[in-house]
Amino acid sequence: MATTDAIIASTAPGNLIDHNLIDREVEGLCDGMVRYEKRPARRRDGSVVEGLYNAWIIFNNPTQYNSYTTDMVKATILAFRRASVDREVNAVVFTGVGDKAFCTGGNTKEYAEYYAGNPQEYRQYMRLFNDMVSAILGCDRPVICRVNGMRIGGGQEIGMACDFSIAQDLANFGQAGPKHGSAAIGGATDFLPLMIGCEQAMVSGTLCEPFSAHKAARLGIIADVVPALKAGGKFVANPTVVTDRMLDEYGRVVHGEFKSGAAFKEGQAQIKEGEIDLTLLDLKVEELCAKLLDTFPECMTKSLEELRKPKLQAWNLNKENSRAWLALNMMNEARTGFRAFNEGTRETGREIDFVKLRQGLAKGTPWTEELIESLMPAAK
Ligand SMILES: CC(C)(COP(=O)(O)OP(=O)(O)OC[C@H]1O[C@@H](n2cnc3c(N)ncnc32)[C@H](O)[C@@H]1OP(=O)(O)O)[C@@H](O)C(=O)NCCC(=O)NCCSC(=O)C1=CCCCC1=O
Repeated sequence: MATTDAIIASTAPGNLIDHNLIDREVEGLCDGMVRYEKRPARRRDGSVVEGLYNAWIIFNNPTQYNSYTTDMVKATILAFRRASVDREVNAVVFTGVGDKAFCTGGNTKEYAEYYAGNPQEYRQYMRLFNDMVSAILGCDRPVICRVNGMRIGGGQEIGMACDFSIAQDLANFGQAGPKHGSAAIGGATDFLPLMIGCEQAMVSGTLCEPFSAHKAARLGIIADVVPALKAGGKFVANPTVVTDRMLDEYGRVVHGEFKSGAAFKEGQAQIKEGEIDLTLLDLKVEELCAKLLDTFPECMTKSLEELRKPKLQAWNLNKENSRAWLALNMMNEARTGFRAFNEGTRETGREIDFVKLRQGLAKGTPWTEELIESLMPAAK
């Protein structure tokens, strides 16, 4: 009987149709700010598999916490399409450079300096953003979000569009919407209720308070969490988070909550003195890739398609309305909120005086340029 290798050698066609959308390298599309790396796939024993790869799609904008510019969104759409049709790709690993941020969402500098006050332009941008989320949800390969650092705003949204998330435990998660002049309707309001329940989704989507990776794991928004801080050469759990007990003296769940007061400050100091090492994160990601490799490919794709349906149905139901509203929102609150963040500093703060705005609107004050200028942090 012929071996599988012999059958492959004798029956595989000489030419294959390339189903890619473009024949250009993704990296060339935005000066390397979105990297596409085919890394050799490995079996569970760590041995390299010949001819099969995992496609790493990497945001490379570290000075702006791996936020995505318009050009980066375009490149990401094409990167996911490229991975989806690449016969050699087993899984996609979606991540960012460094150990501070996976992604903090839309680029607030571009939002403030180009899109603010231009709803027609932001509507075009939001076609691209929507297509980026849809490209993740429609990828024919399993998508793993390797949470190398904070996952905030639109970064949380594209992260939740992935099939799996594995986080290093110094990463924080959360939305920014109503604090920066937006609403988390780029996927979070579709995915959060499904993933963590309506009440916790409401808390995250409206109050925009960050939560820890341990809490994200407890809530069910990520599949796994690993330590990243080394103290004296030994991995330790995030020292700013409660990780050594489940309940407080009143029986309330505290595991994963941030410490407070002196304990929190002491934890921050430990992080400052320690070394951040993502080795365990990468081992956990490779382990998951190896497990995915050990399956029938079409059955894997079908399982992904079915298990994605709750997210996809919510997303498809709302994404066009969301796009239209977000475009119009660029006339007032987004214009104000993103300018405040972009023009603010640590000294002046990066948010407006929300009470002052509410007091003015309670009197029917119209939105004018003058009102917006008066709300800028420097004007306080
Ligand atoms: C909470 C933060 C993520 C982290 O805060 P902190 O650790 O205090 O760092 P900062 O001093 O705030 O920031 C350090 C520098 O990074 C720049 N930065 C941070 N985030 C962004 C960003 N998203 N775009 C561009 N630049 C960013 C920041 O300006 C600092 O640089 P500088 O040169 O000024 O020192 C906090 O950083 C934060 O809240 N960031 C903004 C989060 C945000 O608002 N994201 C956009 C949300 S909206 C969105 O993503 C959307 C997606 C699609 C649907 C529509 C939509 O609105």
